[in-house]
Amino acid sequence: MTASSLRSPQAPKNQAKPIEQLIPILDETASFLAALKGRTPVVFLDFDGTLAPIAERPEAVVFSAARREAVRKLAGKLPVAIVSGRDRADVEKQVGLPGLTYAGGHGFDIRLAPSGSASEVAPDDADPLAAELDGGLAGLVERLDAMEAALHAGLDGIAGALIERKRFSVAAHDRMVAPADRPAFAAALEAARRDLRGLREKAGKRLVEFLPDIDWDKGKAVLHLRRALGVDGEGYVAVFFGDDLTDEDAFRVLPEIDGIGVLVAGADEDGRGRTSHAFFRVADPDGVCRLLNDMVA
Ligand SMILES: O=P(O)(O)OC[C@H]1O[C@H](O[C@H]2O[C@H](CO)[C@@H](O)[C@H](O)[C@H]2O)[C@H](O)[C@@H](O)[C@@H]1O
Repeated sequence: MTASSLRSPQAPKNQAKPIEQLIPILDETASFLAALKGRTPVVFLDFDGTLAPIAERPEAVVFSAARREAVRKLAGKLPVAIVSGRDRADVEKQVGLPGLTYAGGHGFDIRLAPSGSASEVAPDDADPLAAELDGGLAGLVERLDAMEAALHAGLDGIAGALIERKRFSVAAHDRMVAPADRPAFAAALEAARRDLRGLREKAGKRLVEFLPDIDWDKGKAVLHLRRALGVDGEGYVAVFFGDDLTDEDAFRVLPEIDGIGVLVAGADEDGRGRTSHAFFRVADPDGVCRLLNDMVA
């Protein structure tokens, strides 16, 4: 395939396609670079499964020195934002590059860089989010506490079940649960979700997460960040790299802004499904790293 035979990434309708139909960048770096159309890339990077390979436990993940160096070099030349489901403090520590923009908690907690200011819960101009959170945060913490307690009540007896409490959500992981115990894990989740007041549920790779029932996600965070960083003009192109279901929220909005989604997906989907709204595909974090290096070569 040549660059000229590429379908347009900004096709008006962005329907989910089978992963096998996304353009594999491994052989198509030139096509990817051509799709930038000479614009300056604004690079949005998910963390788990994109910059660092998936590990058994969240704290066991390894972000290698080579990958960190690729991101550091990239950020020296282009605007770069890390957009993660992890708490911002957690992902900032994992990435270890203080000069970047970070959006943690699936975009609920944003810190702009280098001269921007940290905003704990909401970007100023994201009015619906600010309004919903205004004065409601205490209630939200109570709801997350209640959900965490319900999850512990059901899951603590199941070997390998992991409950991860974060600032803006609580996640239940079954990666280390034996297949024979997964029905019990599912039943405990079913019991916990009987009281979802103020919360909604999202699935990720081998996890179910309960977060504020507010219309905000990685896609909305990307749109906000482009404006907040002043990189939403015609000379820029948003490029989002992600591997998980929550990254689809970002892939879905990219056609609206003539942006480009790159799915990180190998043979093992790890429960993320077989379709995606991304346009290109790389196999793994090493592929991401190579591409980041190519973008600034
Ligand atoms: O948006 P991301 O940066 O990709 O974060 C998504 C979730 O990542 C973490 O969970 C995932 O990675 C773990 C470590 O590799 C793995 O054990 C787990 O099965 C994956 O779902 C993190 O623990 C979550 O809080 C993030 O929401």
